Amino acid sequence: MPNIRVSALFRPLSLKEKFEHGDSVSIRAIDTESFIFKDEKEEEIKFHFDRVFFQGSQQADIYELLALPIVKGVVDGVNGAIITYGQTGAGKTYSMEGPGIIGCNEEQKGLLPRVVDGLFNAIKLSDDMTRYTIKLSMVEIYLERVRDLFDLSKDNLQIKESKVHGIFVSGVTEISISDSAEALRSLSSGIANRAVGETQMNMASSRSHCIYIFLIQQELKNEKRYGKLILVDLAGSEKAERTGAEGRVLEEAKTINKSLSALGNVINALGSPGKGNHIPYRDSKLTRILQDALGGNSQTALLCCCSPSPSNASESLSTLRFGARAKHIKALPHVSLKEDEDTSGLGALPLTKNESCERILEKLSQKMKAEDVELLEQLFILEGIFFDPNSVEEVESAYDDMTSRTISTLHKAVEELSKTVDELKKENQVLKGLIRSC
Ligand SMILES: Nc1ncnc2c1ncn2[C@@H]1O[C@H](COP(=O)(O)OP(=O)(O)OP(=O)(O)O)[C@@H](O)[C@H]1O
Repeated sequence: MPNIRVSALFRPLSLKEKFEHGDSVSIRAIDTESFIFKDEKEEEIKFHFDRVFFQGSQQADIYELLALPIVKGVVDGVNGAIITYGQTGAGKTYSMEGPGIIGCNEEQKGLLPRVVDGLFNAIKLSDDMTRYTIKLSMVEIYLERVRDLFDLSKDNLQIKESKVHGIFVSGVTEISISDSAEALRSLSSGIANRAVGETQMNMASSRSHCIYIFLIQQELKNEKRYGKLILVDLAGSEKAERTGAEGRVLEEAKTINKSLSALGNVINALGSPGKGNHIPYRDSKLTRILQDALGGNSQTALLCCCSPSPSNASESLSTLRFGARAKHIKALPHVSLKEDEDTSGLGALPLTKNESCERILEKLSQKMKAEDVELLEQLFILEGIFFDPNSVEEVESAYDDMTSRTISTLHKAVEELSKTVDELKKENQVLKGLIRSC
């Protein structure tokens, strides 16, 4: 089963769209997973997704089908990511937050408040012996700078990678949350801070990527498990030329397009067959933060938000094509498990042994041919070799040791063989002498 579930969502027509085209829409439903899309030239294209949420879909259904399995997985130590993609005004924020985080009616509640409830419910239902800790961070990426939404003074945070903990935002504020109400208050203050920052910078929210990070640690006896859930409300995906922008607005549009293209490239690379191919996570802050949510130990849901109106057909088509490409990602989720490891202060998770091996292979692939890396991977599997994830250098030297040990064994075997050959030659001479004397 692929670890990315891609859904398409069509919000209701806006008043402006109704004014322009009446009730006409550019989609015709086939079933809950497929539909016909009519592009600007009236050509019909069939799309198939894991799920399609047509106009009038319930927020509760979106949560249950898209997010609930991921929430359950995170509580069991499997990383998760939920990403909303689409042009400005397509319904990304409405799907993520609903009309508001606090005081919103049950029917309209967005994914975020439902995810919070889901996390605490799953914890309540879990084994009493396990102790859970949940930490929340909120960051925004604007013009390739990562800003802490719980502390606006931290406006250029760095994304780092620890050999033990994977990807993390260095120095980000982490708020410990112990119940839903506390989590919603924190989320609400982060969202309010985002608005303050926008006014300070004279920028619209649709121009930045908003990222919510939940870190769930479970502790049972000497064993610790970690799950990380990342929710991303992406900046509007519309093309720069369509915004008629110039100056800083054009710069914003180009930066957004660059990071969304980087996301597309990562998705394409992950979907391409062949081991050891380079995945360009480092091409943008967005893909770097999402690195272990997309390609590593994770279950991902991508919600492609679209306007159903013919006036937005071109942008909706590019959103749907992006989603269709994403469906090719393949990777099996697995549980993050690490004993006696303290990740406090770090927005990331420890590596599993398999991840560690993958990382080594990725590193070696920079120096070796793809087929050699593949051969080495097969050897790792055959020999049951797993490395200490703490040090890639240690692993590389272990690999060097193993290579030199193999070479010296082969040298010894060659020496033995040459001795045998020499002895056989001598015997041969003796036998030839005997034959001649007969
Ligand atoms: N499912 C929905 N039901 C009712 N109204 C919706 C729905 N989705 C979106 N809307 C409305 O459409 C408008 C645009 O939605 P929203 O702000 O979520 O778009 P967006 O994609 O997040 O845009 P931006 O990129 O600017 O943040 C809002 O007024 C919102 O209330």
